[in-house]
Amino acid sequence: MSAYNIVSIAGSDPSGGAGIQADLKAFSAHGTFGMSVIAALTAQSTRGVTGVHPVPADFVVRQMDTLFSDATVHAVKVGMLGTAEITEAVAEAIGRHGLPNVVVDPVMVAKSGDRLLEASATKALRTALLPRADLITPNLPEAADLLEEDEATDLEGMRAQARRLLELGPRRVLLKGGHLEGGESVDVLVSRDGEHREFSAPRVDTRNTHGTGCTLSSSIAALLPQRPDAASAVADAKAYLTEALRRADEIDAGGGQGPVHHFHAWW
Ligand SMILES: Nc1ncnc2c1ncn2[C@@H]1O[C@H](COP(=O)(O)OP(=O)(O)O)[C@@H](O)[C@H]1O
Ligand SMILES: Cc1ncc(COP(=O)(O)O)c(N)n1
Repeated sequence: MSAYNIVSIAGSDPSGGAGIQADLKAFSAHGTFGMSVIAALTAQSTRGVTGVHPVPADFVVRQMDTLFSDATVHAVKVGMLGTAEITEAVAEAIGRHGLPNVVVDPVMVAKSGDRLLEASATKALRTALLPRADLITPNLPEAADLLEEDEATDLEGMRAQARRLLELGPRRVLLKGGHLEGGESVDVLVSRDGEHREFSAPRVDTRNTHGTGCTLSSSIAALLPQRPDAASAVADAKAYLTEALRRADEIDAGGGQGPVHHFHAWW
């Protein structure tokens, strides 16, 4: 029996490297039982996104209400929601069900450059969902969009933006530095209690980075109930992701930006 049920509320990626599919793999790799509420379908491969088909908001809520009236959930990862209406509905249902360990990855634009959240939904993300999060995990473009500022260009800028993101209401912010250059990829964790930690890993030389953000946030969600504090969950999630990146070239899922290797410890 798995002691922990973890649920992903996110979009589907048929190519299996990002979204719900990546989340379920990461939950499983961390020894937890994965569940999922699908908020949107995408038509997507390693080369990009050719279509987005949001699920009606009331049916996203129906999935949540049906699941949470039966199963005990120990952590939640929220990923691609697609529209303002779905974002508001998911935020309301998370509050109503009192879900614990809510990790929000504010997915806005795919690595391929395709939009995954309608532009008008940023406000709903900012005002309805972020205040309900125990942790948010923006990348640099997402942080800039949420703050309506320019993107940070160095670590000092990231530290300042991470602190400003806390003012939007989440308990903790992990600002990811994957989009910067340099030998190390550094992420900055700050909390409302004044905690400040940085997590650094050697940058892996691979084009196969599809779904890194999804994999990191879902790994943190799976580890939060299993670790003494958030910083140790983040440290272990990042170590897992770095190894998944190192082994990414072993997977052949298409000719574009391929997925990371979620099961590097088993295969
Ligand atoms: N080439 C890389 N080598 C090592 N770590 C990376 C690399 N690219 C991204 N990361 C790490 O992957 C995670 C997700 O990164 P990032 O690219 O910033 O977010 P997103 O996938 O949401 O765009 C972060 O922990 C980041 O530091
Ligand atoms: C359904 C879905 N959710 C999220 C992402 C972002 O993943 P990434 O930016 O790491 O490619 C994606 N491409 N598809």
